[in-house]
Amino acid sequence: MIPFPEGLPRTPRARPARRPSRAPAHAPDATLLVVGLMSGTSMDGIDAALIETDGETVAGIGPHLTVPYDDAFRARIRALLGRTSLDDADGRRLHRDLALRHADAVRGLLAGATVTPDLIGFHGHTLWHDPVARLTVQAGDPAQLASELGIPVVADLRQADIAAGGEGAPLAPVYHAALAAPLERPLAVLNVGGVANVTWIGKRGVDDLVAFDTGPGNAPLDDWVARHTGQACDQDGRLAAAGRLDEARLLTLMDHPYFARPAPKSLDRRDFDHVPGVLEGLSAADGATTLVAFICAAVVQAAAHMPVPPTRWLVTGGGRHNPVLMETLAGWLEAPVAPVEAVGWDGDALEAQAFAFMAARFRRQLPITFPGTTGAPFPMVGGRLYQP
Ligand SMILES: Nc1ncnc2c1ncn2[C@@H]1O[C@H](COP(=O)(O)OP(=O)(O)OP(=O)(O)O)[C@@H](O)[C@H]1O
Ligand SMILES: CC(=O)N[C@H]1[C@@H]2OC[C@@H](O2)[C@@H](O)[C@@H]1O[C@H](C)C(=O)O
Repeated sequence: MIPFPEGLPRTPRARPARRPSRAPAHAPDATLLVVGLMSGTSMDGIDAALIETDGETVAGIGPHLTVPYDDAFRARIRALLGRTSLDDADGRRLHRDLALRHADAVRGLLAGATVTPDLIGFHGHTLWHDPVARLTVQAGDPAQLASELGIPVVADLRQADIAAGGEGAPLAPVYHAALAAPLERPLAVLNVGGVANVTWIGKRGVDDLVAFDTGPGNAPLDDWVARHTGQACDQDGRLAAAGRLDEARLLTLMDHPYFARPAPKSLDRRDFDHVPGVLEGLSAADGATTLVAFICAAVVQAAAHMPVPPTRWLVTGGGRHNPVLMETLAGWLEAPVAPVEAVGWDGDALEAQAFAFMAARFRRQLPITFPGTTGAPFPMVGGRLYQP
């Protein structure tokens, strides 16, 4: 763990679920207790997190919980990836079961707590994402979730943006900007989940954002490792540490038009379905090393699409647990690289917190996407309210 840099303000740390006692800096009556829920592209499980927020600042950080999917359920999601409609028996069943599992995750998060959240921010699980077709499909029934919990749910957060010609992703930048308000900028927040995305935050904060998906995250690496070892991921980068980079194949992988495209831009998990073909014949370890290099090379390319180089990179998402990935990023990027814990954020909770924050912004009809983050034509409010 990188020591906390002196002089940087800390955001509140995770603590038990109770109404935070510290008064927010402004508009105390406008803060809400909100649970955020995310089922990410790596399909590792459901992230749930509680925050207190007015949709502009974060007054308190509550607990966070990850509920892993069992293999059978993960296989059910995987079987429906690429679906553009949920309108058949399998689709409806997944839509319902994801809602039920998310409801259980909220109950688990709040077990023993004396508070009831005011609102839920619910992402669901992306099955298909195609900004050109103006279509993004998330499974998980928000109406069912609201009625299970008896709490209003804000969902469909990508829909208005993509319908207006935006990329519909990434959405977390507005939350990154709120958290980064006290930090030195320009700053880059890199999320290495199943797909990787970056938020460049300039001096004017939320009015000064450039964000986009950088390229692959852990998804192709997880798939490679599962195929070769039967494990769910390259735990602590052990396999990648033992392998050698195949430079020619890395260059082939990087020769994809996506990397030269200017931001904003976004990806579907399946945009890297060609990767195993390129790596065919490599050992498990050499493939893992080359895939880590692929993630990092895409991030280096991403830096070229930023208006001004960031003064540092803060890394969130599961990829920051992979030491080979972190060392490689640190070696390849020009500015210092640190996990988000260096500034007091929780990288396992950040995305779920972001969806809570977005739900609170919906309540106040504040925008969540911007021309610089998704290519939206103007700052746009996103979401739809489902009453229990
Ligand atoms: N100790 C570890 N060593 C190596 N990799 C790890 C470790 N812990 C987590 N990971 C990686 O992180 C992934 C999960 O990351 P994360 O939870 O950020 O993904 P996600 O939320 O599904 O993604 P997305 O941001 O695309 O929605 C795992 O699939 C695994 O590849
Ligand atoms: C369409 C979709 O679900 N995209 C995800 C995915 O996972 C990471 C990256 O690709 C990002 O664009 C997005 O998720 C995060 C939470 C976001 O919208 O900010």
